[in-house]
Amino acid sequence: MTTDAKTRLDALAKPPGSLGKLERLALRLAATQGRLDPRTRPRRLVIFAGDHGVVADGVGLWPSAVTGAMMRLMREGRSSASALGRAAGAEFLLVDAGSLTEGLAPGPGFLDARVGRGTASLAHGPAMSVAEFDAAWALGARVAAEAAGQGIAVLALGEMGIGNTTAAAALGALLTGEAPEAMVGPGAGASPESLARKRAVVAAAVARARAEPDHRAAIAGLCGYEIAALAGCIAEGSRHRLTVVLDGLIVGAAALVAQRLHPGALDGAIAAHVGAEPGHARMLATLGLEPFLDWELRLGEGSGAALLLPLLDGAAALLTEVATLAEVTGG
Ligand SMILES: Cc1cc2ncn([C@H]3O[C@H](COP(=O)(O)O)[C@@H](O)[C@H]3O)c2cc1C
Ligand SMILES: O=C(O)c1cccnc1
Repeated sequence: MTTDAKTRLDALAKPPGSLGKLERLALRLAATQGRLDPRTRPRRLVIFAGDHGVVADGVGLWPSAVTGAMMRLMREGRSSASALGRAAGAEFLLVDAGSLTEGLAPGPGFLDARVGRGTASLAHGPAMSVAEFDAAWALGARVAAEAAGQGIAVLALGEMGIGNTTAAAALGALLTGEAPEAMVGPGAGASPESLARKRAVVAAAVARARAEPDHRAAIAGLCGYEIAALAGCIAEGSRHRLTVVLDGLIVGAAALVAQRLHPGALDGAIAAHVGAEPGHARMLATLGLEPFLDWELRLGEGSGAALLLPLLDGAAALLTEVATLAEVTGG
């Protein structure tokens, strides 16, 4: 398939390779769907939310209540994710995989499917059990399968969960083999003291996970409900030949989890961007995915994934609408 798409691109009425990175995006898009005429619509931006017990250990500047406040804004269509998804013509779905939030309005665009009410702190023991991990994975897989059943072509993935850069950094170190301190950045903001605590917490949790012989238990011990659900969504989306657009550090950590546990989990994955958090580039190297944007993003919420969608349209149009050189020259 990749060979066919490459042959097609090189035969178009333009110097071979002259559209640079857009050509590689077209190749990747064709490969994710296994077809030379990939679809980019309909598209859905899915945000998985969850809370993290480790917030109580002072690893960041924001309280867990901000997770719920942002989820409420998402329900009202007034978050960055809402705006960027709308601008890109994507349907919006918020999935509560395990937040502490109560009282969000039910209705279309929202799925309350909580596996728990916030994780336990990974600073003091496993964040969740393997059974909870499996339930969150199954939730994400269900979201992907439903999207496939509804004819969705592209799933753009994002997350909301105060504290989740701590979990993502720990998973990143465990699954890339990188030193924990290389994976830790400021997340949504840090003071010198909170950053020092985050480094110490991540280092200790990774040491504990590395000593755990059962690798599912090791992963569950560092995970978040939204991260486990994202991993299941990526793997199942790939199985259904959806194009699954990955966002930043946290979705990257979920992709590492999926890659470790499920052969072929990344077949549908496209890395939208490399973000400003230091560990993200290292994660993408282990995932073997080229990021297509480098816009110094450090928000999450699927922002980078949403921003890639118009470029996917360009990549698909290239494959399907451009004449070949042979047609032009009559050769
Ligand atoms: C107002 C606000 C909106 C956000 N939207 C996404 N995040 C991002 O920041 C959080 C992770 O950073 P940390 O691990 O430092 O808490 C996640 O919710 C992520 O989506 C936000 C963070 C804040 C504060
Ligand atoms: O890269 C991300 O997804 C990210 C970075 C900082 C804070 N929240 C998310």
